Amino acid sequence: MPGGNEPRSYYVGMDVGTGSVRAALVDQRGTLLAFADQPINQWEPQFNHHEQSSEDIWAACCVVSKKVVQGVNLHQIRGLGFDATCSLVVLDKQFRPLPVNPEGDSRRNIIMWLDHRAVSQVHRINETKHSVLQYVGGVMSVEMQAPKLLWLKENLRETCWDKAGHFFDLPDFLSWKATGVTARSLCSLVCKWTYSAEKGWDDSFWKMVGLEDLVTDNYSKIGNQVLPPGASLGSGLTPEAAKDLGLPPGIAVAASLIDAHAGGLGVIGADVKGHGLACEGQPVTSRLAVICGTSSCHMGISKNPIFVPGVWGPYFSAMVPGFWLNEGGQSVTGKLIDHMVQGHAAFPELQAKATARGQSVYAYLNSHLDLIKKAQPVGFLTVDLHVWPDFHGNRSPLADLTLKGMVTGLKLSQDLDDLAILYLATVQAIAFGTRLIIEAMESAGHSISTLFLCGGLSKNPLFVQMHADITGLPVVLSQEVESVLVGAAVLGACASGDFASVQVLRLSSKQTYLPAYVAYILVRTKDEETEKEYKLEAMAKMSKVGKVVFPRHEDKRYYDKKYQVFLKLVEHQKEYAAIMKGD
Ligand SMILES: Nc1ncnc2c1ncn2[C@@H]1O[C@H](COP(=O)(O)OP(=O)(O)O)[C@@H](O)[C@H]1O
Ligand SMILES: O=C(CO)[C@H](O)[C@H](O)COP(=O)(O)O
Repeated sequence: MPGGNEPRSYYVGMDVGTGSVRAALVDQRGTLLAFADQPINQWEPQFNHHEQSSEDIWAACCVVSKKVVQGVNLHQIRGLGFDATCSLVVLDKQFRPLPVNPEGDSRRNIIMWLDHRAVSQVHRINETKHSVLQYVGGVMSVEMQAPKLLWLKENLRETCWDKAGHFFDLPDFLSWKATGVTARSLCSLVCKWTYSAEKGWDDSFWKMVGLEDLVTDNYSKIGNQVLPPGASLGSGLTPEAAKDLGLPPGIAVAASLIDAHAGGLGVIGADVKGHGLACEGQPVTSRLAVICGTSSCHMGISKNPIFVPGVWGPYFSAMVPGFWLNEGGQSVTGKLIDHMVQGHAAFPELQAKATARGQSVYAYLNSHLDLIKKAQPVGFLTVDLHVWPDFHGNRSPLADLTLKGMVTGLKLSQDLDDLAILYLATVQAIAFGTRLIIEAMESAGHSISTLFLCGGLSKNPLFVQMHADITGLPVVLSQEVESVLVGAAVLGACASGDFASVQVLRLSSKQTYLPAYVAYILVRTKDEETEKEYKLEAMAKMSKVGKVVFPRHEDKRYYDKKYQVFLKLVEHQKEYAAIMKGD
């Protein structure tokens, strides 16, 4: 990436989250110069059905893109990159939206990532025990694309399935909308569609699960041109899309990333020198990126594939080139906290008091907890209130979508103190869930010394401190709060060619196209025999340490006891289910 005082080049990053679209203008030093966000619609027409509109999302992209380039010399804008949630977009043969609902409402043509409609389909897919399943933690998640495709085929045959021309992962839909190129990103296909970077599609899987029609005409409906994230697509931004977005036609547009992967890329490589962190002297594989927003995604990398039961992956080069990725997850974290707080009897009082103080409800709750904790550490307020957080099933490491949420220790009172303590117990339950995921990853071979957090929940100091206290690991927060967006902008920068050219490296015996999005890969071959050593400078340049939150080890005994209770909760839940299932 050019440094020094060359004329400024600008790149636009677009991050499509669950609740909103965010855009950023970033310069060649990775400095975020402008930010804009725009809420997007979500429909929940029935329980476990979550839908969105690709046209609504694109319209929101156009709003935020125009905002961040206001007053900028458009000729200095060189590239555009997208990241998004892994939601399923359905279009007909003329690329028009198709309904994913029995009402036939084609506005709603997206099955969102957290949609759990395809339970029987994913159960049948997992019963096949097909070999591709070993690369998604052994059990395919209902949130991945194959179960949703099978649901559409079995439930909306005439109104959707037979008319469908294209099934996109949302990040790939956005890059298609910008360029007219239907190429897919290696990131989305490997992580959510069972595509292998080495072997491509596995015909036997699609035939075995009853989706043999996707194999015909060489997978044209789900993608047969696959590019590494950051690769430049076609001739760049089309004139039509340029007009929509308020950007110059022809600028480079990158093959995209899934949101969690962009977040992980944006934080995991930070230069931690001088912060007294164990990971300073350790390889990047000792770091775990946790992208915590509506959901939480735990991104750990390794030099060799590590198979962690119940944790997605291992995926090669899906986030950091040349490394294998395991992705743990909790389907609802921010969404769960919102659910518990907004559903409490004292929420109206909380809302009024927070508004009166000009604070978010979370800032108000955090200060209220400080008020009522008296002399004890705030975390001790939940000594007899415990939560099991799987209100939307367990993504990792139990990979059991039948699990439910649990709360024990409720009393008759429902005042603001009770709401604050329930909120605290929920935040702690999410941190205990992270601890369980880390334990599963470590018993399979990972060795994690430091957490790197980003996403909406990383702006909540209590959430961050509880993660440090409960995992016993230090938490690093980026200087740039919107690190996911910087990651997306760097995709665009790589596609523009302003960085070092795409590196094609020979990794041991096989040639692997490394994702272009890592701009600086200085490859030093020590000698013929040894592995190539990478120096991934882009990630160090992209993310600087903003703050480090250390665990309060003096409270360890208390949290170890709460963790024992936490594990008992799921044991008991399984016992209850067995009793009720029994005769
Ligand atoms: N400043 C904040 N303090 C506490 N929670 C926050 C804050 N900002 C966002 N959140 C929570 O983070 C979640 C949204 O995460 P975010 O990463 O912004 O969006 P998305 O999940 O759509 O990518 C919501 O549950 C919201 O309540
Ligand atoms: O499965 C995913 C990533 O692999 C989803 O995209 C992610 O869980 C949703 O992200 P967010 O909580 O930020 O909306």
